[in-house]
Amino acid sequence: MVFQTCILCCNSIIKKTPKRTRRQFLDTLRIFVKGGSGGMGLPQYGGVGGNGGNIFAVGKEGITLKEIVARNVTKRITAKNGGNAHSKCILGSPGPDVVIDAPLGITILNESGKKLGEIDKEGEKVLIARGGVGGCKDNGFCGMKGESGNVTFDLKLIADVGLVGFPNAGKSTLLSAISNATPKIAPYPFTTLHPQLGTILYPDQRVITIADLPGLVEGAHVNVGLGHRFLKHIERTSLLALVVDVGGFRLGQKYKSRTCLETIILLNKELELYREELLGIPSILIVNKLDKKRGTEIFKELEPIVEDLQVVFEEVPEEFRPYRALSFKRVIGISAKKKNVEELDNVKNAIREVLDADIEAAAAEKEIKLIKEMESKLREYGPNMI
Ligand SMILES: Nc1nc2c(ncn2[C@@H]2O[C@H](COP(=O)(O)OP(=O)(O)OP(=O)(O)O)[C@@H](O)[C@H]2O)c(=O)[nH]1
Repeated sequence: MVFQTCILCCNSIIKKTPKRTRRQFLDTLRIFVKGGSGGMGLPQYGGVGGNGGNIFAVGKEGITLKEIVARNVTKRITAKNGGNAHSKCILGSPGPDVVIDAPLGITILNESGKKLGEIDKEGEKVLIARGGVGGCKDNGFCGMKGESGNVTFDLKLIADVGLVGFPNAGKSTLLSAISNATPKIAPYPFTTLHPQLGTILYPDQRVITIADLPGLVEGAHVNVGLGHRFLKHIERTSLLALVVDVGGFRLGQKYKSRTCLETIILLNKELELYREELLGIPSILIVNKLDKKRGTEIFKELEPIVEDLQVVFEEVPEEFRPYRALSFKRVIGISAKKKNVEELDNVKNAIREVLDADIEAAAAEKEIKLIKEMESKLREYGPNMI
């Protein structure tokens, strides 16, 4: 196996990517928020000013960060102040809260990078700027200022399955063949510049979401290309589907060719360098383009080898050697371009089976934990427990 980095070369290719296209997808947004100030109290009557309005982010299905920008072009969101106390009404009215609809899968961070909260479900609420307390005895009847500062909305897509692979492996072709997504497909690398989401609909109406996560190249861990920008989206997927070209990977004429096996090892390494825990996510391997010359032959040779990658790692130079091997639950050979129904069903069924097995295993683990807790309580309290 011959390994050699092509980091500099990769850089020169990726720099040519038009900036305009990149901006079509927003997965990070910074906005300025300011909670309302508390209203003034009225010392002579013990009047209390109303609290300033808070600002909340609330999970809403289907909303995008771009829509938040469209609704708040200045990227400044301010809540109203609380009302002052006055002689006719000694309790000032509270400033109304402001609600920002936020996409699911979002983490909200404050200026110093502290996590304010995460939103994964519709209706989940995170306080991002607290309104000031109204003027009262404790603060000398002077309303307090509301919290203010920049907050960052960091989006990590929530998809059941993440398609991961080097450019040109056929991820978009596969995604469009098995799901309702319509990504751009072209015979050159880096066609896909932002994550593409699709849903797979099964005959019994089960729906599984799948995302093509682009930009992973050799050297992504040192920020080559799009770097790890989109790898963060993998963190929330329940299944990794690695897609590789049976003929291997080559970025261009000037670059080193990688065999299919080398490509798998490099993908393993890139994932590990980004976050080792990713290797714990259940994974399947999809070897694409079997219609290529010697495709089926190479796949047959590869199948037993990838069953235990750790053994192969011993032959890999240390700098490219992953510490921990991916353990594929399924290895499937396909030709996505041919859209063979049987092959595509194989992929869809494998995805479903592995996901379901994982869900069942998690449920069984939870049940065992619960039983153990009950048993220990029974031992502690005996028959007096009820
Ligand atoms: N021979 C053959 N070519 C295929 C197959 N699947 C995809 N291709 C071709 O491979 C090229 C790249 O396919 P894409 O689906 O765009 O690959 P990708 O992995 O999404 O590429 P990026 O967008 O660069 O990440 C296209 O020309 C496809 O037509 C296949 O099964 N056999």
